[in-house]
This record gives sequence, C-alpha cells and structure tokens, in this order.
Amino acid sequence: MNGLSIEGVSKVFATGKKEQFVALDRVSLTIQQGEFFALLGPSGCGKSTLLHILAGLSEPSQGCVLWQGHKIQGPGLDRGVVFQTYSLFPWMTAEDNLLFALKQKERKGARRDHQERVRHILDQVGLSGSEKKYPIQLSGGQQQRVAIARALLLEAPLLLLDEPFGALDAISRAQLQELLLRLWQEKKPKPTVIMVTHDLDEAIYLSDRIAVLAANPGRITELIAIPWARPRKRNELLSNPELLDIRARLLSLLQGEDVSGQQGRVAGW
Ligand SMILES: Nc1ncnc2c1ncn2[C@@H]1O[C@H](COP(=O)(O)OP(=O)(O)OP(=O)(O)O)[C@@H](O)[C@H]1O
Repeated sequence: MNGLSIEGVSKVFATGKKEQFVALDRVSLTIQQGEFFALLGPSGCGKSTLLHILAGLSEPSQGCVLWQGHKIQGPGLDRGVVFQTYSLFPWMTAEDNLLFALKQKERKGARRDHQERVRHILDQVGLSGSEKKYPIQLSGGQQQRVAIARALLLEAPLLLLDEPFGALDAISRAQLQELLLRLWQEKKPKPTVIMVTHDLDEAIYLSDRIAVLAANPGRITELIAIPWARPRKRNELLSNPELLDIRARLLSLLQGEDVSGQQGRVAGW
C-alpha cells in the first residue's frame, strides 16, 4: 500500500515499579500518500508519542506502522521531522546545520549547489542575514524556522511536524503556513504531511483530514474530512458557514477534555 498504515498501535510507559500509563490505545489509521493530515487533541492525548513512533524514534508497545508497505523500524531520511525541541546542532551555525543535513542525504554525487539551496530556503523562511548565527544566538521562533527549513530542504516524502509553528507570531505563522502549502502543492508527487497542532483554524485551513484524539488513554475519537478544493482562500474560509460547522464540531469534541488555549482561538489565520 502507498502511504502510511498505523495498525493497532498502543504505547505503554512504565511510570513506577508496578504502574503503567497507556499513552496510546490501539490506534489504527490509514493516511494516503500526498495527504495533508492533522492531529488535534488536548494536551497529553498522545499526539507527540504517535509522531515519535512514526519517526521511528520510539517503538510501539503493540501494533505496527507501515510506510509505503514497509514496517517502520527506526529513523530514516525518507521522513522529515520538526519537533517541539528544534534539535539543531548547537555547535553549528544555522547554515551549517542545513548543509550538514543535505550532505547526509546526498552523500553520493555531492552537489555543488548545496550552499545556494540552503541560502534560498533560509531566505524563504525569513532568516536571510542570520545564516551564520548559532542556535543559542537565535530566538525560539527563529530556531523553529531553521528546523522547518531543514525539513523542507530535504524534500522527504513524509513530513512529521509537531506544532511546527507554535513558537511563531501570527504573521510569521501565516507566512510559513503558506510556504509549507506551496511547497507541498508544487512537489510531484506531493509529500504526505502529518502535523500536530493545537490550533483549530490552522488544522482546518491546511488539512485534507483531521483526526481528533482524546486522552486517558490516548485514542482517536473522530476523523473529519475538510471538503474544500485547493488552493484555499483564508478569508473566504473564515466566513464560510460549512467551516463554522466543522469548527463547532471540533470544539465540541475537544470540550470536556483539557481545551486550554482552544476556545475562541483564531490564531494562525
Ligand atoms: N517517557 C514517558 N514516560 C511516561 N509517560 C510519558 C512519557 N512520554 C509521554 N508520556 C505521557 O504520555 C502522555 C502523552 O504524551 P504526549 O507528549 O504524546 O502528549 P501530547 O498530546 O503530544 O501533548 P502536548 O499537546 O501537551 O504536547 C502524557 O500523559 C505524557 O505524560
């Protein structure tokens, strides 16, 4: 099968000598190649745990994940990741972090245009002029941009994004959403994107489908398709009655759980 198949994945953490915590409980999901998919849910419902499993950084306690028909058994360059911790090498400048990633990916037949590509993507994420800065000299939002630039630069067929725009102000957030959408749409074949977000409107604007998760134990409670054709227009969507229905539905699913930061939130537009 093309795409991603999550088959009965559970994740149990030992929390004491005898206690265990079920972070994910038999999650099953199929995501098509080229789909833009969002994971939405209250804090602690297992979104990051699931993403770490998809990245191959953590193993399921039960079940398995297939990507393009093969079981995920560890990290791989076919998956681009942006996690909440930006995971940049602190001893390398922004530019060198990206050059290093490119060299890892294109070890054979090293290409001379690496520097040009790195400068171009840094410019696209708004970091032109900061190429020579080390992570410690960059703000959280700027480090996040470097991590996003790295994931986009590697052009992986599967992008795993854990709140990739979380540390950004509203304007930068909208700009980077557009950049991500443009690169996703332009690429043939389109990469599969799985994005964790707390922002309802971001999920609706960007995604083909949204999975809503609940906590204790972490599980999928609903899958919602976003039926609008692309390219989408933010302003039209905001006033679209169908969107408001979907938004209300998402909100009601999230209510009753910890929905801190959700209600009335329109960030990301
Ligand atoms: N290594 C671990 N040991 C024990 N419990 C863990 C571990 N990692 C995560 N958990 C627990 O698993 C649950 C899910 O965590 P996870 O980080 O996946 O949630 P999340 O949905 O991504 O939350 P947030 O939106 O706040 O980032 C939480 O209750 C967390 O405390």
